Amino acid sequence: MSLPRCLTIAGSDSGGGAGIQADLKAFAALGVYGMSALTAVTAQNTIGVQAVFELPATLVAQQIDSVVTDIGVDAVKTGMLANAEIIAVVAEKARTYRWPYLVVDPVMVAKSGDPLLRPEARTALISLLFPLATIVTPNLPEAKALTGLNISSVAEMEQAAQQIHALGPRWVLVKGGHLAGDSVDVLYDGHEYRYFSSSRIETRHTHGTGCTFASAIAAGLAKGLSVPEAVQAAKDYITLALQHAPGLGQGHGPVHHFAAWYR
Ligand SMILES: Nc1ncnc2c1ncn2[C@@H]1O[C@H](COP(=O)(O)OP(=O)(O)OP(=O)(O)O)[C@@H](O)[C@H]1O
Ligand SMILES: Cc1ncc(COP(=O)(O)O)c(N)n1
Repeated sequence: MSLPRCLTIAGSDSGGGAGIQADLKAFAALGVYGMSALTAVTAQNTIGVQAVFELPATLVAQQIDSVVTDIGVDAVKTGMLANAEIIAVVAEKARTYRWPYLVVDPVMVAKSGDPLLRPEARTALISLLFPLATIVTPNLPEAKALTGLNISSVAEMEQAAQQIHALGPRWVLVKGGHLAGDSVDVLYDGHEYRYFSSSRIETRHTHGTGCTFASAIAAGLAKGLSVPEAVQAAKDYITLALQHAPGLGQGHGPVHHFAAWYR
């Protein structure tokens, strides 16, 4: 059997809990071959982001070309894209290569509050990348930034999912990690809502949950799962990873990407 191949286009988190590092760990844990195109290097830990260096958009394009033309990809996941120039490059490559699946995690601000996308690049993310996405996975603050809605209930998550779906992606998953009470995610395909629920895990160690979750969805799609199946498998994976967070660092620590093996 051939090994499914996933590419992440995202930023580096020196702390290893989010960004490219989280994505590659999730790919490895879920049995797919992981590749990366770096958009930015961050000096970061569990407390915050101390520095950001954005890479030239031409170098992002070259990394994508290098892996796609040789190794090939079954699914692509995007995370921190930093600026509009990089977003334009990623959209151009998505159109050129016609990837089977594109998972867009619309990363805007780190859990620590530090910006990871220039505010003026939001319109590029929406107009250039959303229409090419298989699925877009906003958390509540991102869904609010995309729709202008205040979201504090499942009904409001549904409303946000509908508005974001109108921006062009085939599926929208509004994540409920920031919701009070149980953690419910709402998936919408333009016709019906599906709900993915887990009990809230009382932990401050939630750094990189969104990156890990979106990568797990890409891994499932690369393996041939349908979108709802891939979301359910990713939900099971992130829930276990959260339950066994190793408690590293003084702030929001990482989850345990390999909890199924070592805990
Ligand atoms: N405390 C928690 N208990 C249970 N599930 C959680 C918890 N926090 C997050 N999740 C789940 O983790 C997944 C990621 O959601 P979340 O809303 O945290 O994404 P995010 O804010 O983009 O993450 P991050 O910005 O940290 O990368 C979702 O399935 C969400 O329901
Ligand atoms: C390079 C990079 N990409 C994404 C995130 C978002 O993760 P979080 O919201 O948990 O800080 C991050 N902190 N750093």
